[in-house]
This record gives sequence, C-alpha cells and structure tokens, in this order.
Amino acid sequence: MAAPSHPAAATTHHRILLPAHHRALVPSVLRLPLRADGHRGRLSVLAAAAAAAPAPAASTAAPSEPATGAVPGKPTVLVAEKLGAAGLELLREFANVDCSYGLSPEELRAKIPLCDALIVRSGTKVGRDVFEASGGRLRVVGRAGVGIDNVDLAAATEHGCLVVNAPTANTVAAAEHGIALLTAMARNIAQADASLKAGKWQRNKYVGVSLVGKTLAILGFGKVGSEVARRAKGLGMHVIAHDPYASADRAHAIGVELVSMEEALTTADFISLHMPLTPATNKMLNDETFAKMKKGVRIINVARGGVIDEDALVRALDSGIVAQAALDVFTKEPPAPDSKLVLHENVTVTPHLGASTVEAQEGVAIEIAEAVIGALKGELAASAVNAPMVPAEVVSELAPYVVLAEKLGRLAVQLVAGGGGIKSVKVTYASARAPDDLDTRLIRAMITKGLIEPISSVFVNLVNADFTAKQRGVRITEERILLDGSPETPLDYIQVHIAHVESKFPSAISESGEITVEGKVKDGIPHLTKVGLFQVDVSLEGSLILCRQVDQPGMIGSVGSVLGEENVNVSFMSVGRIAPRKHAVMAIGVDEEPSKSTLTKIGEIPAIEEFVFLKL
Ligand SMILES: NC(=O)C1=CN([C@@H]2O[C@H](COP(=O)(O)OP(=O)(O)OC[C@H]3O[C@@H](n4cnc5c(N)ncnc54)[C@H](O)[C@@H]3O)[C@@H](O)[C@H]2O)C=CC1
Ligand SMILES: O=C(O)C(=O)COP(=O)(O)O
Repeated sequence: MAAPSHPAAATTHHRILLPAHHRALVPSVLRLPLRADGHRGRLSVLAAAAAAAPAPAASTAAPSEPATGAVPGKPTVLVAEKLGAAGLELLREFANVDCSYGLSPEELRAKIPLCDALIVRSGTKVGRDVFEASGGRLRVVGRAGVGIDNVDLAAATEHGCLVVNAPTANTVAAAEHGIALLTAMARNIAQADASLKAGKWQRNKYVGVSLVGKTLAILGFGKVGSEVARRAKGLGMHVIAHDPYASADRAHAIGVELVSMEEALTTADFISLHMPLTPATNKMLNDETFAKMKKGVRIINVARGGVIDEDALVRALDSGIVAQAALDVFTKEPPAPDSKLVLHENVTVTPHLGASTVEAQEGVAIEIAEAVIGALKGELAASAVNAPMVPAEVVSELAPYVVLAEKLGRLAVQLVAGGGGIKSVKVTYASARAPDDLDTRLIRAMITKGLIEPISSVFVNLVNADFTAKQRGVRITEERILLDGSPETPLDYIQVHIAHVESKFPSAISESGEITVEGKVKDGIPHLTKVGLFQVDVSLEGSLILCRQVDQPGMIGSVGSVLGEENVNVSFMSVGRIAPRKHAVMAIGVDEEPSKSTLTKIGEIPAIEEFVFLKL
C-alpha cells in the first residue's frame, strides 16, 4: 500500500545540519555522541557520564540482549509504542530498531541500558527510574507526538539526555477530533447510536443544541487551539480564547478575541481545552472554576485528563452546571472500568484518539524519526524540548567560537590552584552586535563544559550544562561589552574570569584579582590572546606551556631547545610583556605532551619564574 501523502513527509526539515567544515569543529557539547559498545562515539566521556549518573534503580529483570540481527556499530533505538511504517523505515536505515510494545516498567528498565534512543507516545511513562537505569547510554528520548508530560524532563536534563517531540504533525488531527467531539456531543451522536443499536427509536430524547451563534471559549490558544478556532468559526460560532502567552495579533488575525480566564469561564456556552498538562494547569477546571461557568455549559477535552479535576466534573455534571462533556483524555489512562465520569450518560468518550489518524501517525512517525536520527548524528534538533533551540545559521556562525569557548574554560580551570573550588565565573563577550543579536547560550554551555569536565567525571553537553554548573555550585554570569564598528563577526573576543581563587600561574591573575584568559577567533581558528595582564597570541591547538620569565634575549631559544631535545614539536610561540626587560609571559603551543623531565628542565631555566603546562 502506498504511504499516504502528508505535508510533514514532504516539508518537515527543521533539523540543523552544519556545513561540513563546521561540523568538524562542532564540539561534543553540541553533539550527542553515540556510545561505544560497538557504536561510534567517545567512550571515555560517556563512561564518565555513566560513572557520574546515580546508581541504577534496582530492576527485577536482567538486561535483555539487543534485537536479533542487530548490526554492530549502529546505534540502538527502542520503539516502545506503535509508530508509523515510514518512520520505522527511516530509523532502520540508520539504527538497529527494537520495536517492543507494551513493556512493563521493569521490562523497560531492563532494556534501556542497551539503547541509545527511546521513542514513545503517550502510553509510556519515562520517569527518573528509566534515566537512572540507562547507565548514561540513553542520549535521546523521542516523543512521537506533542505532550511530553509522560517524560521526566528534569531527570532527562540531569542525565544529559535530549528530549525531542513531534510538535506539528498531529495538530490538525487533534483539532479535527476536538471538532468531532464538539459536534457529536451537541447532537448526542454517540448516545443515539448506542440507543438505536439497542433497538430503540428515541427521537425526543436526543434533541440536541445548535452551534451557530454560540460562544466557544478555547483555553490554550496554541497550535491545536487555533486550528479548532478556525474550524469553529466555520461552523458559525463566536470564538474567544484565553491563553496568557498567546499573541493578541495572531488571535486577531483569525478573528478570535483573547480574554481573561474569568471572562472565558463566565461567558462560554462551550469550553474546549488545549493547554499542556503542567503543574500550573493541573486541575485547572475544578469545583471553583465550574461554579463560575454558565449553567448548561459543555466541555470538550482533547488536551490532557489531568487539566480537569475529574471528581469535580462529575459533581458539576450531576448538578447540571455542566450539561455535557466530551473527553478524549483521562487522568489515568485507561480509566477504571467503573469510572463514574466515563459511564456518565451526559459524557461522550474516546480512548485518546486525538492524534490517531492514518495521516497524522505517518507524519508523526516521520517527524520523530528525523528528529531522533538527527540528534543521534549530533545535529541540534529544532524540536528539542530540554535544550535551547538555536537556528541553523546561528550554530554555523558560532561554531568556531564554541570551540574557543570550551578551550578557554578548560584553560582557565587548569590555572586554578588549591582545593577551594570554583564558585564564581564571569564571561565577558566583546561584540559590536546588539545584545539581542547575539545568542550566547551555546558559548556559555561550552565554557561550562570546559570548566567542569577537567575537574569531574560529569559529561557535560548543551542539555545539562546549566544544570551541572548549578549543581556544582558554580555561578556563571555574563557581561557584554558593546564595541564600535561593524558587527560582521559575532564576537571580537571572549574573556573567562574566575573569581576568589588562587592560581598555579599567578601571572594569570588580572588587576581585578581574578584568573583571566581571553581568546579570539582568527581565520576560523581559536587563539589565546591574553593571560592575566599579558597579551599573547597562540593558536589553541594541542597543548600549551605558559612561562613567566624575566624579559631578556635568548629565552625563546632556551625553552625551544629543551623541547627540541625531547622531540616535542612547537606549533606556536608568543611572548607578551608589560614593559621591555621586565616580566614577560611566553605562551608555547606544543603538539606532543612533554615528559615530566622536560617540564622540569624548563622550570630549571634560571630566568623562568613560573610556568604551567595546560592540556587543551
Ligand atoms: N488528544 C490527543 O491525542 C492530543 C492531545 N494533545 C494535547 O494538546 C496540547 C496542546 O497541543 P499544541 O496545541 O500542539 O501545543 P502548543 O504548545 O502549540 O499550545 C499549547 C498552548 O497552551 C498555552 N498555555 C499554557 N499554559 C496555559 C494556561 N495556564 N492557560 C491557558 N493556556 C495555556 C500555551 O501558551 C500554548 O499556546 C498538548 O500539550 C497535548 O497535551 C496534542 C495532540 C494530540
Ligand atoms: O501528541 C499528543 O500530545 C497526544 O496526546 C497524542 O498521543 P498519542 O501519541 O496518540 O499517544
């Protein structure tokens, strides 16, 4: 059977793919590397992540073997709920795909340590236990749909696991289902159908209500809510909406007035729910809000069961405040067979079918497969739920700066002496661009990675950088210096300052008493341009030796010949001084790591007052 055509199949290409030369530069904070165990990736870093992860939750089942026929070297994707064929095909081209539907929580925990990615719909709870059980291997959770209330985002973030969803492909299906429930409820379709099939002919009992001219209040004016609004306007309804975050212009453009929650509740004949389930929306409709509604109001819910206090809804139905309700979603799915709400004669129900059209499921499957594959390849997913979404052009433009940022962080932390720990880091960005025109999230994440990875076993990526810094008590503040001139390049220089610490290389302490390093991108290559008060210029490749010496002739030669004797290749050398014949800092880039004895020999050169070897 030919796959049904769907707009998503033809047009969904939100992935961020960097140009080849920049992909080579893009560091692992942006990449979500595949694991070893036969998968390409950075074993050491991921092993470190595993070590850093909390102990796996006790699991009753033993880890199962990978799917039979698994190709070594490919990542493993566990598909835990039914996914459209086109999406599965895409996944199989790239990964070993294990379709195991209906796993118990124990079975899921047992399988997860063998999986790089997990794809679910609304029926699988991906809680903290799942991330803990994964032992650090799980890099991506794909939610084949919109609502991510079944995924513990905080736990995913803490474990550096990216969560992506498929936010667009089922919008129309959900909106159509909302309209189907609205019209079916108003005309008692389900009840009349059951009655006729039971041999009755009850024309008087099933007199309905008209929709034309009635007020429909949409709570949650996002993608689904606005599609419902368009369709309801076509039915001749007066549509209002409440959404604290929606733009009035967008509402106005489709002839919808944004109103307060109070107005929506008190004036609507029909109320349709389209907000996500969050702590703020949990039980948003409750005894108090039902009491404000017009008597005889009708409620439609294709959002999430939890946004309604279901016991309160039963009370409101019994008292006649709510004449009817049409529900696709329930607090507990499936609901108990004796649920008063489900069995209520004025309630029309469907078993969470909002997204269940052939077209939507094909679209969602393709959308999520592309997002998961992209994430496993190291691209930034546009549908990332727990990581900043950065436009492709920005990622591409900032690529050399994010490399610089990680190296500056790595360098700065290696200059810290003593065990007091780092508490306060300030990052200074000097740019001719207006602050709004410079997205520093990637750069900040990379500096965090550079600062934290050398001193811990935590694997830091874009997903968990801010969390990791906070968890370690490192406060990272940012400062912008607005430069004159044309903002052709995003940044002129970046400085990393670490306050309230001593340095192994006291010359790295600037006037403000902080360890300060500064870097620039020159011809696409990151350079160190300042250490403390000393201007240097050394490309940040390989490793680095910093020496402070009395500024006198022959110093470059002395150090160079010690390194030469040991066959350590010098890639770059630069001397920065404050005044002639006083003190100078020499920065020497080396391709190989010098032996201890070589470093000792450098330290023994009489004019050298202090020196440090730094791995980049
Ligand atoms: N029954 C089903 O099969 C389906 C259900 N859904 C549900 O519908 C929800 C909405 O989906 P989309 O429209 O795609 O998401 P969306 O993110 O485009 O829209 C959600 C809207 O809710 C608004 N909102 C957040 N808090 C609110 C509050 N306290 N009061 C009023 N509005 C609030 C947001 O500002 C946003 O505009 C999803 O979160 C999901 O739970 C979505 C697809 C299928
Ligand atoms: O996309 C959503 O939020 C949905 O509720 C659809 O859920 P499903 O994928 O059909 O389990």
